[in-house]
Amino acid sequence: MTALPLDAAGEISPDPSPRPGRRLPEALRRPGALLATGWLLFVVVASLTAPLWRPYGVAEQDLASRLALPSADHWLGTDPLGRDLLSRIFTAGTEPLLSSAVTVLVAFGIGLPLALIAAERGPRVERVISRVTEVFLALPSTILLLAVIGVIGVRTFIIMAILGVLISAAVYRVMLGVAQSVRTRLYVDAARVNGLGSLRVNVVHVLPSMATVIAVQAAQLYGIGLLIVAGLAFLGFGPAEPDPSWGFMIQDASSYVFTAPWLMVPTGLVLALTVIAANELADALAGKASGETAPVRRTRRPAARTAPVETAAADPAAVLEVADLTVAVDDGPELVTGVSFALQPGRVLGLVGESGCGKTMTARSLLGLLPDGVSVTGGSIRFAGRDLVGLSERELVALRGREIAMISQEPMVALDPMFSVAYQLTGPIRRFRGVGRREARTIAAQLLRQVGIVDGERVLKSYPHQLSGGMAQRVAIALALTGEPRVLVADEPTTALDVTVQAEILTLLRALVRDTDLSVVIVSHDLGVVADLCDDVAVMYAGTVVESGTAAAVLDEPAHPYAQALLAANPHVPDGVPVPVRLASIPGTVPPPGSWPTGCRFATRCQFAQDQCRSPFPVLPAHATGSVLCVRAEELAREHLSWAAEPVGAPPEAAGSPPEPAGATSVPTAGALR
Ligand SMILES: Nc1ncnc2c1ncn2[C@@H]1O[C@H](COP(=O)(O)OP(=O)(O)OP(=O)(O)O)[C@@H](O)[C@H]1O
Repeated sequence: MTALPLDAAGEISPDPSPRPGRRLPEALRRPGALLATGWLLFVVVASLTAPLWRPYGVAEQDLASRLALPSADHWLGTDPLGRDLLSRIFTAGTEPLLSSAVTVLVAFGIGLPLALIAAERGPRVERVISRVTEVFLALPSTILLLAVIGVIGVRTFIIMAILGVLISAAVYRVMLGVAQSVRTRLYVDAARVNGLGSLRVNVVHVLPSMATVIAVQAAQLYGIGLLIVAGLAFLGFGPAEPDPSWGFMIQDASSYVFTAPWLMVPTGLVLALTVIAANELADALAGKASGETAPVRRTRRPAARTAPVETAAADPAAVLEVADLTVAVDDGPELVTGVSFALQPGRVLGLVGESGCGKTMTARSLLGLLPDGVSVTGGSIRFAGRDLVGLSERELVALRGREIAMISQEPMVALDPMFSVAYQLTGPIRRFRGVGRREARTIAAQLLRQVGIVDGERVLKSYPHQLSGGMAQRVAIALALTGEPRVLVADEPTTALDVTVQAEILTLLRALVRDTDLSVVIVSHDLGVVADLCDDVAVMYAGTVVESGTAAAVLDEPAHPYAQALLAANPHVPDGVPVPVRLASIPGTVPPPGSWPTGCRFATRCQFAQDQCRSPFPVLPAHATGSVLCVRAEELAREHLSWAAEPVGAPPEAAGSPPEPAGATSVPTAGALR
């Protein structure tokens, strides 16, 4: 295997930013948060251990010093029966402190898993769970709790557990938004691509990213729980006298507020400080969490699958064959229609086109990784004798990483910032290859060498934020190779990198295809990349393939005016050829899904459009192995007409009004782009 050079941008960045997983302790460094944590710890420990240190029993009366102010004998004074306030307050603390924790545990124990399931399973499941939780939210919880007390009596822990069940609906709603947002992050996709099952994706990647929000919500809920327990006791639904409770002690003190105002102070202060501390902690954590989460994603109902209009003949040699693929927004417009192409073993196929043409949707369909609310509604994706369309998530998990892997545009976000490179590589290696920890590490080092990283040991110990973009993309490629896949889907793998690093990553991909049996589908808007790397090309426009064939055929003799225009607009110029005075341009923009014109979707922007282009027409064969979606292709070829740059000085054409046909002009060839 060829060892490739390190990227020019350097491997280790000098300014490592903090990892999200390490933010909690940092949030606690704020003075307010420190005091709050200290107070909470103090109250909890003092309350739980009160029977061991309290100076008096809770029912022990000192009738000589009733309603006493603080003194050496009674540090916080005494109540109307001469009972020691210090002993009673901290003995009373155990119940609210523990029962509020029960509320938090129950609320999160129910709400959080439901949110994770809803976020993972998509709109249908989410809708069912959301409707059920809405019922819980609509219940009058105070009345319900009082009714429960009427039935079972004052059993604070059970009551607070029931409160937890009621509040779990609210927890679910907050957590659902966060979980959906976290699941959109590319490293979660990457983990799924690497074959991680749903439980492990949630436990290893989604939950840690939600930790801060969970902590904020839990701290806030804890404070609310304390107030509710105290409130119930204040109303008489607390421990029976002489057992102390904060609520009853405050209620008792309120009777003496004019004659012995001090009586209210110690209990009120302890309760208030404890609630304030819980909220201060929540605030400190929230301060850290702000900006970490993205807004809740829209979800829609999946549409019924429609039968493919026409299925291309199967290509037995192809490792992956896509036929008449249609991808649509559920209950919305089609994003991709009638896409067909075949990926041959050991070859690189480029999906090329302007932004918004449906390249990414097509590529993600191959792994069953479409965004929520978007699904394959027609056609087939045949791989190893099976149609991947309609496979269950379980079957797709078995396939991802092992058979088909993916690398994406943003290597940094494809790697989980919380784990070292070694951890992220050895996990999938052990799972895919069934090896032990030590062997997995050896394989990880080999994979890093294979992707051109020479100081693998150092990189293995690094975290993603310590890697440069090029280095991170190499690691992401190594990660994709952990399952020894047969097909690699690369979505704009060089777009986020600077030019020198781009070239190195392309060299790496070329070497991998040459040295292994890998077949690659690469998504790119860059014709230079396509000419450099691809054996076959499918040019996409407005959700469909307008021209396909070998890279040499499509790039040297583009037949579709859109393919010609893309090439003519490409700024790459081969050595020795004069730089053109003016590059061709394509007027207007790609029409969005749902507003594609009838007939040729490119007609509104095409120099050669005629009436016949605006009515439906069949796919026509072109080149030896491909197709072209243009009724005028043959005629244009015969007359040697191809896309022309506008004459210098000509006013730019408005979108939607096609310019007049121009005369023959030459376009850069594939050779020119290489
Ligand atoms: N989650 C989504 N829901 C609805 N429509 C979407 C979603 N994601 C993308 N689209 C739309 O689908 C169409 C195809 O998008 P896609 O990302 O596949 O294009 P692309 O050719 O890969 O472009 P780019 O290079 O900008 O990623 C676009 O019109 C886009 O706005």
